[in-house]
Amino acid sequence: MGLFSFLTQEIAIDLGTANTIIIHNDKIVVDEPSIVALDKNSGKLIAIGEKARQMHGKTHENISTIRPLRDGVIADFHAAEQMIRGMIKMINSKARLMSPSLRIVICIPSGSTEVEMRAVRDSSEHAGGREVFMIYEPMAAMLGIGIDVEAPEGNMVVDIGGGTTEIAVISLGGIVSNKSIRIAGDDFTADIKEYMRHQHNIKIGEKTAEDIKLKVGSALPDLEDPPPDFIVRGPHQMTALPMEIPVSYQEIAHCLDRSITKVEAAILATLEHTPPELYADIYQKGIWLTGGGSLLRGLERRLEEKTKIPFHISDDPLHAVARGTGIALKNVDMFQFLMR
Ligand SMILES: Nc1ncnc2c1ncn2[C@@H]1O[C@H](COP(=O)(O)OP(=O)(O)OP(=O)(O)O)[C@@H](O)[C@H]1O
Repeated sequence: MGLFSFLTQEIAIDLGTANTIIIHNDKIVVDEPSIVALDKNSGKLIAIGEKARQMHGKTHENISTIRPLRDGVIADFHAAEQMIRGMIKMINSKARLMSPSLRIVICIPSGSTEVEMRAVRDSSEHAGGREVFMIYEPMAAMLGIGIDVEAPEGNMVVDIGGGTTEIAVISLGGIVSNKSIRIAGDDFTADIKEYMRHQHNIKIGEKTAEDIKLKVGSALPDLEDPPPDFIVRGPHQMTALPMEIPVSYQEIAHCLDRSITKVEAAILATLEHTPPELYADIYQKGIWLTGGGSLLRGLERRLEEKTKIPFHISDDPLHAVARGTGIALKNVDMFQFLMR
């Protein structure tokens, strides 16, 4: 530990399309939706995280709510910077983070381009990071699940987030084969919104579509423990008269089928490119499933039936990547080879 290391404050950030999590001193100190509300005229920040989410879809012309990330990468640089800065400030009040030197470990999708990585680095530096390290999400997920990433054996993770599904096989501290597809939880939500419009002529917003997903979302049409139908309320898209539609999980399983098939295809393609020795390890140990999307009812069983390999949902799947990023932060020197 260096003489002035007490001047360095350290944080780990899981900058997600749907949620951003910050870990400081081994604790989750920020866990907020990745959304900001800005004044359209001045560009000033009005709200951040959950407060901004409450405003989403309910704003007037002077306020815009923005989700700075799309498909796992920064889509709006200005909004992303404001969001990271604002969320770091949230810790300030809680943990007196007043350091002149902020060390940040932040995770990025494994399919990020150089330009996308630069955007994350620049945003983190503009938000106060003096030293910024980046780690690939599947590697962080493995660390968070508690897997020895340096072991000479194959481990496979499927991380279904909001914007991306990250699939990777890891052995000896490196990614052996991987696939990052831009189909994940947000696409499931968009499928539901479109289905309701098409099938039931009812207009619903993103928040209602996500509610439907949480209440009756399913990857299979024959669940062992089925949820009751969910009543959706909204205007008829032609007449604007109020409608009430009961939605069943079978309907939603049917509507999500196409997107889930794409996730299955990506998993099979990754397995196809996995060397046989590592494949044998994975077949024996199973595949880890994490990220918020892994909580979709029946998904684990559907993937098991498709691949004939067991799947295990990680503990607390919404926080596995953040926890792993926190572990990387605590061991920056040891895990240098995992960082970018
Ligand atoms: N119980 C649930 N059932 C189905 N989906 C869920 C459930 N809980 C959360 N989700 C979905 O999980 C997604 C968010 O997951 P997560 O926080 O892991 O993503 P993220 O890290 O923000 O995204 P990304 O890694 O793609 O940038 C959202 O689409 C959310 O709707």
